[in-house]
Amino acid sequence: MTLTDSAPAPAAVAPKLDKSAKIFVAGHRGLVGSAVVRRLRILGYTNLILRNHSELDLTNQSAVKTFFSLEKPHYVILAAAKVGGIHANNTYPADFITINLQIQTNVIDSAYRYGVKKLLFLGSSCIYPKHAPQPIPESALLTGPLEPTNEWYAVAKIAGIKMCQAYRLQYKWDAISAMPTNLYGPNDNFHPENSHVLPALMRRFHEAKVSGAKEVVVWGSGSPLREFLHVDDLADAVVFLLENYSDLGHVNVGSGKEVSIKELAELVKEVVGFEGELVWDSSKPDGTPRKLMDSSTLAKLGWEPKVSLKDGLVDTYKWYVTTQ
Ligand SMILES: NC(=O)C1=CN([C@@H]2O[C@H](COP(=O)(O)OP(=O)(O)OC[C@H]3O[C@@H](n4cnc5c(N)ncnc54)[C@H](OP(=O)(O)O)[C@@H]3O)[C@@H](O)[C@H]2O)C=CC1
Ligand SMILES: C[C@H]1O[C@H](OP(=O)(O)OP(=O)(O)OC[C@H]2O[C@@H](n3cnc4c(=O)[nH]c(N)nc43)[C@H](O)[C@@H]2O)[C@@H](O)[C@@H](O)C1=O
Repeated sequence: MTLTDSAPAPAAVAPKLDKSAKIFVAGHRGLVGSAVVRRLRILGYTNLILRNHSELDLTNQSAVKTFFSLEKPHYVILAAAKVGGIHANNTYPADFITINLQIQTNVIDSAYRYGVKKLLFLGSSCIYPKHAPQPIPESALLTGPLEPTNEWYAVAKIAGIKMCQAYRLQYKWDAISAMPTNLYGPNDNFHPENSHVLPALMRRFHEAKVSGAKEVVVWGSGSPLREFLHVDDLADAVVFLLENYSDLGHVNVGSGKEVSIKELAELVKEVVGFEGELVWDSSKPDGTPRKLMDSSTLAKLGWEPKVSLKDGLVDTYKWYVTTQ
């Protein structure tokens, strides 16, 4: 069954959200979940349900069922996942596919069974083929082979999109999916090896500045292009979609601007104030050469990003320094 010959989806009219609606934000201590909580609070949502990983392990099916049966949230934003940069994805493929399949399957199925009105699933731009046309439209999904460094994570994320579509088609249940580009901001993971490029470089430049080191190592060739979006913009888009979008297709969420890793490294270096040299480690993988998303579907719905990369980096570095 394809999207065009499938049974009609339920009405593409988003439900009106009450500010006192019970909203479960899964993964609320992470980069995305914490930004979504900030955004919901700014907008006046008062009834957020939050559980730490230690309070509720979302890979545990029976614990997830019990949680939903007792709490009965009205809405769910699924921002809990096993997440990491190119090295983590490449090194722990079993964790990335299994943990993500478990979390999303447990949460999506229980949300449906225990009466959640609407669920928003978060995927990632890595769902698209390695050599997808640029900028990448939503229709590029499943049109070619994936980037090998993150195919296990991507397969789990594609399954999440398909699960949302399947429940919409079979049960007329309102599950939607948003596909963010590479994100950054407060509460990011700054692990030296397992994080994404932007927090990894911010930490490395900062530590080099503090220690007076002359050089900083940057992975790969510097030529790959990436599109970065500040997590506050992403959180704004997530709540916008929850409030305004109810349809079968997943929706890209990007900034529309791309930079090379070399340009990014120079910009982070400037923001941090490191004055030494960059050394490129060509033994590390470049990953996908380019992944600029076409976010015109979201733009046509009336949403646009606000935070420039420079401003977002300054803001993130301030946060990083004050939380060290
Ligand atoms: N960061 C990025 O650049 C991008 C992220 N995304 C997507 O956004 C979503 C959120 O990512 P991000 O915020 O960056 O990730 P983080 O790693 O910052 O946060 C993930 C959250 O999930 C929680 N979590 C992980 N495993 C479990 C579990 N078994 N049970 C309960 N909670 C769990 C973590 O809790 P704890 O810390 O306690 O383990 C954490 O709060 C993901 O779906 C990701 O694919 C999409 C595109 C880009
Ligand atoms: C969001 C997205 O994130 C991942 O895909 P990625 O975009 O390739 O992620 P990345 O941020 O780790 O790397 C981007 C580029 O940057 C280079 N790079 C330089 N120096 C460092 C460095 O120090 N650390 C890291 N991590 N990368 C570095 C690195 O070699 C690569 O060329 C997937 O997990 C995928 O699943 C996903 O969804």
